[in-house]
Amino acid sequence: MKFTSKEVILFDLDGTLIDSAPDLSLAVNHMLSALQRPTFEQDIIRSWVGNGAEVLVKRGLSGQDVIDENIDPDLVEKSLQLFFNFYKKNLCVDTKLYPSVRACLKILKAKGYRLVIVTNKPFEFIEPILEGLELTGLFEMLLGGDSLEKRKPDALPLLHVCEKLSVTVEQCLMVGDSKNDILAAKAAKMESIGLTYGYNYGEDISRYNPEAVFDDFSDIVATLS
Ligand SMILES: O=C(O)COP(=O)(O)O
Ligand SMILES: [Mg+2]
Repeated sequence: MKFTSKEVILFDLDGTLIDSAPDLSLAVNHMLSALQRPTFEQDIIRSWVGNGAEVLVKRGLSGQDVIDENIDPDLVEKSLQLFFNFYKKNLCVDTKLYPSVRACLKILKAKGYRLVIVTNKPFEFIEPILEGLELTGLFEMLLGGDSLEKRKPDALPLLHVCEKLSVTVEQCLMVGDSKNDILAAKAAKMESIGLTYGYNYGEDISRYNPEAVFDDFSDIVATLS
């Protein structure tokens, strides 16, 4: 599989470039402990990541991926504060880049591709994480889950990138680990690559039919050269 005439590559962040589940889990468990609620194993919390911080916090409070719709809004507000305050001070404690990510991003940039991040993570966390993992200066644009009115799996953030960077959907490629990335790409009529090593609620990413599925981040370079 070769992708031709691509100019812009849109990368998801959590589960695609970085394994952030350890620090997200620390923050969720810190919040739950402060509220004197049961904490959870990292593997369980990992399967709750993908729809942004508020959904993650609500899943933590619900103790499962299906959110309890009766949670008190004041409790959600307090929990979000606890989560945010802890997470923003502990963004890169155990968070790591996946293998070959930094080197491959540099190769792609050197080849002339324009690189963008489209994550569901709150915007304020993106730059500090990029700084912490030495990924600054590589990306032309960053979009968080709270940057626009809608987030992935909606097409809006992807179409916004096309508009801002004056490129067509056909000139763009979405790369992600989650069904939210692939569904957003399909909704935008953009081609996509699914990565198997990230977080997809325990589901096989192939089920969502991205144009290519890779086990390794470095496979992206070969498919674009
Ligand atoms: O923070 C999340 O829930 C997921 O973030 P992602 O879109 O970068 O995977
Ligand atoms: Mg992801």
